[in-house]
Amino acid sequence: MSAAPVIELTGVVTRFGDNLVHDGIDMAIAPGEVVALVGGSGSGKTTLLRHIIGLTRPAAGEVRLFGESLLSASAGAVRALQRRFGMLFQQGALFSAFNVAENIGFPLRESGVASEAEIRDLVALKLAMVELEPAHALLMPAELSGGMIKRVALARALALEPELLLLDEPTAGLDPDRSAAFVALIRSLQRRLGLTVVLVTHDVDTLAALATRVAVLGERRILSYAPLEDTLKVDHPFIQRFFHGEHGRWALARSNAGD
Ligand SMILES: Nc1ncnc2c1ncn2[C@@H]1O[C@H](COP(=O)(O)OP(=O)(O)OP(=O)(O)O)[C@@H](O)[C@H]1O
Repeated sequence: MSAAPVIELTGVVTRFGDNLVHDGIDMAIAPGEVVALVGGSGSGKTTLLRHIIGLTRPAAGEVRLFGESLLSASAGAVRALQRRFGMLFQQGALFSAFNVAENIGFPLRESGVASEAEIRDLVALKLAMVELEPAHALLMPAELSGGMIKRVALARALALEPELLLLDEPTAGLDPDRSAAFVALIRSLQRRLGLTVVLVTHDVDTLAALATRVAVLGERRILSYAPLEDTLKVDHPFIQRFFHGEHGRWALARSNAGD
């Protein structure tokens, strides 16, 4: 594993007032990895994603993205870095006043990299990529199902052809069939596009299907950072509950059966 890390967190400390959320997070993510971040509610998973993309500043420590420090990079360098990742927010975060095509085209218009004709073509391409129909382009977010919202948000996250994709609870709120279909789509896109992926999830099915490594957040630090089969052996109450509780056992049995 000699490739330079896509993401490198060193000694990250996060504090909101008196609430110490992270107390020394170290983690490196190599190109092409799919890392699942798990942890109890409030353990700071979403906040860690926000640090990675520069939306929140840690109180101490360093966050490097593609080898550059987000905290000390110039505004131009930050803009260049922002084009290299896409983020799927928890509820999709679509603009409710824009239709599907306008939502997907938004990053392209914002960055000024494409003409209107190119944007139309790229939007059509991204719609197909997330397995939506051309006719869906004119729908408004309020007219979409939960699964469609996730697909449109994913198409928007991929609009600028990023190398890194961050997914916050990608399957939350989807029924088991839609969830499995969305996971299959993410997996096929990850392989086809060679993406590095970081995902926050509570769902063992999602994690078992996608993750090359699992990072477990707890007690303000990374309790374990290893492939799933090694994570399962870690003797920690949260890890044992999460993976060996009823739902976890089912999910792992299904994934071992080659589902
Ligand atoms: N902007 C903020 N201001 C104050 N406190 C915050 C802020 N963002 C997060 N927190 C606090 O930081 C802690 C971690 O929040 P975060 O949303 O990162 O947790 P999480 O692990 O993603 O939780 P969940 O699984 O419930 O979504 C929580 O205690 C939360 O209340």
